[in-house]
Amino acid sequence: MIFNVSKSKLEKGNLTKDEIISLLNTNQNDIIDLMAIANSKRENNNITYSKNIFIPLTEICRNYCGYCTFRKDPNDNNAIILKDKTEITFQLKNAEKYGCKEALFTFGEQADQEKVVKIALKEKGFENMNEYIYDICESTLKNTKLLPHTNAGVLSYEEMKSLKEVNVSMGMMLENSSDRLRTIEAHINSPGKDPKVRIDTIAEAGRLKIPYTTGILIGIGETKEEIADSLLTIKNLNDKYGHIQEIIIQNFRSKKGIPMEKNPEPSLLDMIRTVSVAKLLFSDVSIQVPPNLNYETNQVFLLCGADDWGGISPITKDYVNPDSPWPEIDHMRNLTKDAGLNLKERLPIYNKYINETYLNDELLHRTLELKKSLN
Ligand SMILES: O=c1nc2n(C[C@H](O)[C@H](O)[C@H](O)CO)c3cc(O)ccc3cc-2c(=O)[nH]1
Ligand SMILES: C[C@H]1O[C@@H](n2cnc3c(N)ncnc32)[C@H](O)[C@@H]1O
Ligand code: MET
Ligand code: SF4
Repeated sequence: MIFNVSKSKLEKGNLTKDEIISLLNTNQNDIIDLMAIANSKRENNNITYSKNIFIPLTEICRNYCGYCTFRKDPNDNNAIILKDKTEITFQLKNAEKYGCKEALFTFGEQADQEKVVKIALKEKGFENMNEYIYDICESTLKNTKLLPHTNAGVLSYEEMKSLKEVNVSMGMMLENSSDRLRTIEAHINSPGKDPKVRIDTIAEAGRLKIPYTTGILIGIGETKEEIADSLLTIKNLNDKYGHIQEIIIQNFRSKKGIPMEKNPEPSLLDMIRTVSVAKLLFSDVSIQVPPNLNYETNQVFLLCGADDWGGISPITKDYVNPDSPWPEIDHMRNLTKDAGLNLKERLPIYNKYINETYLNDELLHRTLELKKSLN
């Protein structure tokens, strides 16, 4: 027995909510054991990353998350209302020269509810944001070898159905499954962060057989119980649909001027506990910890079962966390090697989804071709 949970149960990973909560509360006596068991769950010695370019299509958003600096006001003269296709194509071609394989489109949610965006879309001949996203992804495929991954927040079944044709995978952070966070700073002004709405989006992506990236944001006022619920929510979705390719355990980073400026960032031990528990629950799904948000400490997560560094961009910043530059890929290679593991580049779609069930003929062909160029 470790932390009141039998060792064989820990190894099997079918943990109850109470057991998860107790693991999320482990202290000095047990935390090293927890890490060791989680670490033993890794399927192999490869730690993956995706070489990407991050392109924010719009900074306008219908939500006001208490932790966000990405979102801009529609009256802000510096806001990106709608990034122009010519500029995007130029950036994508440059990304190709740098060896990027993933075009990551991450941006504000349902921006076309705002008049300025509607007008900008109309000027370019589009009825709504989804048509524009589709056009940009299609043009990415036409003009480059890069593979699109769209993270647009909440989308409808019909919207995802059309985007599936031009994306090899999609994603959206669940953030947390607690309704209570809609009553506090984190999500009080964010209808799109209603957990029901997010869970529906992830489920619809499952029905559509879209390889999917999701995750939780730690340190936004949630309790241990709410973290346990969130991980189990993702587990239920994956048990039902099998489309979750990776789970991001992202730590809140405080920034000047946000409503949550004074909120404490999660401690290193809290991150260690959460990453370890996530790996125990999901032995066959990658656990990603973004290395730029833990610049000094990211190596520790390799010791508790993390197996992916996520997107690392050699050319663009992390627009969501602009003060946290990406580490150099060589630096991550050295840190990974130092832990006895190998850094390996991957595509934005994980290997087990590269087949006819998840990709149309064109995307499958493109993915297999690009895969040949990975070392
Ligand atoms: O650079 C970032 N990439 C983010 N990514 C991309 C991620 O790091 C990887 O590039 C992809 O997961 C590759 O498959 C996300 C992808 C999602 O589907 C959902 C959420 C995120 C969040 C971030 C993020 O905050 N910063
Ligand atoms: C793209 C993802 O970035 C995360 N995100 C948004 N703001 C912050 C922050 N201050 N710190 C860390 N992560 C953040 C959210 O989880 C969002 O879904
Ligand atoms: N706005 C989306 C969301 O929060 C995309 C990431 S944040 C720029 O889900
Ligand atoms: S985190 Fe995403 S949904 Fe929330 S305000 Fe920022 S851009 Fe909008």
